Amino acid sequence: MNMIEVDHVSVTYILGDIKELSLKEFFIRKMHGEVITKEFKALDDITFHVEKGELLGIIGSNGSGKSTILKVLSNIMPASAGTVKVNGVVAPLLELTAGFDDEMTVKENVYLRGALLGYTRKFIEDKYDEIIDFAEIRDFEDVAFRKLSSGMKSKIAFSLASFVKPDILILDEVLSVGDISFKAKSEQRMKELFDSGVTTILVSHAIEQIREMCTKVLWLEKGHMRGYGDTQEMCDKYEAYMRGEHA
Ligand SMILES: Nc1ncnc2c1ncn2[C@@H]1O[C@H](COP(=O)(O)OP(=O)(O)OP(=O)(O)O)[C@@H](O)[C@H]1O
Repeated sequence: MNMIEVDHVSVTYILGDIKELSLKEFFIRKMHGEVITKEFKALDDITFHVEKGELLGIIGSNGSGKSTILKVLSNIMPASAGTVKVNGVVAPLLELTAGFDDEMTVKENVYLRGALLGYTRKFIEDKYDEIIDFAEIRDFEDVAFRKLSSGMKSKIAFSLASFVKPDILILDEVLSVGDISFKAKSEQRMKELFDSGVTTILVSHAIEQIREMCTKVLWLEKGHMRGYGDTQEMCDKYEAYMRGEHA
């Protein structure tokens, strides 16, 4: 069963004046033919599918469109062309610490952010100790979020987010959170989630991680599909490309 079907999807960003102008100014300038805009195709004709329980890795150089496709799948951004079908509840773990309030305490944030992730108050109350202990920040629960180090912020964000039980998990480089011991712990947590059969899409520059974990790989370059299919074959080709052996 296909959990995700992406069919001939393109995404075009509009660059130029339009972003800085107010709506009124935009129309006045447009009447006078003075608006300078340029289109930029961040994704061009992308087609792939993900079956239930699969773990699709997305690889590619900087700016190749990996985050853009995750945003389309998470409904954060519409496709400019093509169709996207998603069967089930999606948990996007993108920009992990977005949605936290700097002035509120860690504890208040766990409840607020937990509610935003769709957890009930009862669920958070039951899991609160586990969430705090996993993040190793018991001594900081009554401290304002802004006073945490960036590593600590990521740890609590990861801990909270990893309690979700979605049908589809969308991950953008979140496996590289925290120091070495936390990294091992977070990878273990992710493995448990994958083993529970959740369908996953993972963007990463860590090719060893992709080789180890993914059942299939999509390779993007400059918005185009450069390859799609067998994990080891795609990773070999990508690494050769990155070494300058442009086939
Ligand atoms: N909001 C935006 N407006 C205009 N262009 C954008 C916007 N967001 C991304 N882009 C451009 O789209 C292209 C793809 O960006 P994207 O973030 O999807 O790449 P990526 O593969 O995730 O890169 P990285 O590996 O560096 O994280 C880039 O050229 C980027 O500059």
